Amino acid sequence: MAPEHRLEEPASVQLAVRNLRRSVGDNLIHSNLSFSLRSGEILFVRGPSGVGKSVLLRCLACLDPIDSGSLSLSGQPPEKWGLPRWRSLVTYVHQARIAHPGTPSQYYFRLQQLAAQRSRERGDLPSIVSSLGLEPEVLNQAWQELSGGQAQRVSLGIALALKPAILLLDEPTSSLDAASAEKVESALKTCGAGIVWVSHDPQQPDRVGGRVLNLPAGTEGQAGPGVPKPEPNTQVKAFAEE
Ligand SMILES: Nc1ncnc2c1ncn2[C@@H]1O[C@H](COP(=O)(O)OP(=O)(O)OP(=O)(O)O)[C@@H](O)[C@H]1O
Repeated sequence: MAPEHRLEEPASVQLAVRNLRRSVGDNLIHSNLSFSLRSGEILFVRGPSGVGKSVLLRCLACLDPIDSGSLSLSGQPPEKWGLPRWRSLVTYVHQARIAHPGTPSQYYFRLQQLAAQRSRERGDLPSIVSSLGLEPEVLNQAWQELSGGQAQRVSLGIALALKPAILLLDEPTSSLDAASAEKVESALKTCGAGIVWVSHDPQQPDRVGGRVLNLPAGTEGQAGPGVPKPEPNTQVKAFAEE
């Protein structure tokens, strides 16, 4: 998908999801899902295992296709941004540990060489990693020597250093003890990106703050504070647009 033109990155962005529908085989996972998210906002996505939380994140990152509906960032669809640029702005941090070769520093260096990342502003990776409760030295250890919790935080730190507009996080604290999870929560609260945050921790939205989308659609508590309840016969209207 080639970009039609080089779009400037605005200082503040809005991810808009309109009537998203996604099936996997015969299984309709999402239907008529609509919401929007601005820079600095957090949307928690909760729901039982298998309900489609990861599928949603993959659709938002354009890693999986959608059957129908639309996605846009600052009013422009993925085709206008081009897929590499879209993914550099709407970045998915995997739940599963990825078997990267070499060290995190080497991986980060390779990412910075990608055309979509060149000439973009970056954060200071060692400082970010420290804020997540790790010694910066972990960046020079082999990925395979890192514990699950270290690898999870290093992956998140790399994503933060690349300064995406929207972060798609699949249980980013699932491998962490409470103290480490608290550090990650603090760093994410202030990172400035819009975050779609899949969580199985029922207390996390209260600790961090943000809106909650409960899946499957229409389950109680899905609308955030001050947000209208879904309309009848609308399978999912996560929350009203501003
Ligand atoms: N590549 C695939 N092929 C077939 N089915 C898939 C595929 N990916 C996801 N699914 C199915 O889609 C549904 C949603 O999966 P998904 O991984 O999004 O669930 P989840 O809500 O993230 O679950 P968990 O909380 O366990 O991570 C499940 O029924 C799953 O089996």
